[in-house]
Amino acid sequence: MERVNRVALIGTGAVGSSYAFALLNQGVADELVLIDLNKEKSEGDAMDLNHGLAFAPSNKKIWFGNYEDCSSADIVVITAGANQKPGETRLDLVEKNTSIFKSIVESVMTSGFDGIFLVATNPVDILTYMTWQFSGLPVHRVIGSGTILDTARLRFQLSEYFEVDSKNIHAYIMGEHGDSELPVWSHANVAGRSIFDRIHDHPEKYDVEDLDSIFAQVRDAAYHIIERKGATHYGIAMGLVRLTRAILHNENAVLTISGYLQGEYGEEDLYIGVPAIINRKGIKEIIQLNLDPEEKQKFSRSASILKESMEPVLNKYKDA
Ligand SMILES: NC(=O)C1=CN([C@@H]2O[C@H](COP(=O)(O)OP(=O)(O)OC[C@H]3O[C@@H](n4cnc5c(N)ncnc54)[C@H](O)[C@@H]3O)[C@@H](O)[C@H]2O)C=CC1
Ligand SMILES: CC(=O)C(=O)O
Repeated sequence: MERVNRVALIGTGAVGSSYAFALLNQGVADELVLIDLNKEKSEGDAMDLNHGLAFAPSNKKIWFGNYEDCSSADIVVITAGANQKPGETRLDLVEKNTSIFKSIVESVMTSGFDGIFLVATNPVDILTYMTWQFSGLPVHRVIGSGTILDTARLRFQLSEYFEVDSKNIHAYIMGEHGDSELPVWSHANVAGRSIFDRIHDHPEKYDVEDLDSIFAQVRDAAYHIIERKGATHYGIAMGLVRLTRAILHNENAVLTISGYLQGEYGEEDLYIGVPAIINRKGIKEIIQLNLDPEEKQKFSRSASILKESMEPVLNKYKDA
């Protein structure tokens, strides 16, 4: 008999409830348990989602639960915590959300959980590091959503610009999921042609200088959406479902996640956005691209910014 898989979702706000909805619609997990400080909200979500089961691709079990339900979970997804208010950066949330994470991760571990953590709460690179610290799990079983959403945004912008399906565009955003992230143009390709060759093929239509504004739209997308509707949630929710599927279906999919570096890209002891192979064991391998000198410099700057922002919380919780 095939084993039933279980996802526990902690935080059923805008991101969490969108994730639950997308997970159900894509039929990715057998069981989904919803946990939130706001019990009424997650109980209501569980009721509402159950009423949609009849229209889902396969029958699933969804309920409002508690930390004990994490004991046999394959994946615990954390989307709990404060989000950015207009004008706030992701890094501004570090102190508040680290203290929330300490209690969440400790409660999950007390249940006997021995699966994979998937973190989306911002600043995601730092909170993924803190989840690893608080949980004591091996680094490959603690994954942050990293730049999965930024990479999807980049592919969308490039597909609009080149009028080519985003599935035929390979391009990554690496570094912090935040203001210091970088586009890896040296490895970007459109239908097998390097992005620069593609531009060169059609000088009447394309200009290499347009790449700067394409990247600016990607980097600043969250600010633009938050100004308009107060939060971003559908894109990241679908990215988290993609990651959940890569794990539960043992896909060996290459996705840009926040992974722990141990010398890769000349950096160590931090979580940061990098392409990696994701499967049932978590992060199977971090892919090391040959970045050009400018990209290397930007990546190392992004790593320094993350380390600097993490220092106060690391010091505060170092003996915890
Ligand atoms: N990594 C990414 O690409 C993205 C990350 N985010 C981040 O996701 C996080 C959540 O954003 P939203 O869903 O918009 O926020 P929200 O305010 O709608 O939801 C947060 C939820 O967390 C719950 N919560 C707070 N403290 C808790 C605790 N101790 N235990 C359990 N539940 C708790 C709240 O009750 C609430 O339901 C934010 O940090 C946001 O910045 C948002 C979009 C993209
Ligand atoms: C809020 C956020 O991190 C994003 O939409 O990228």
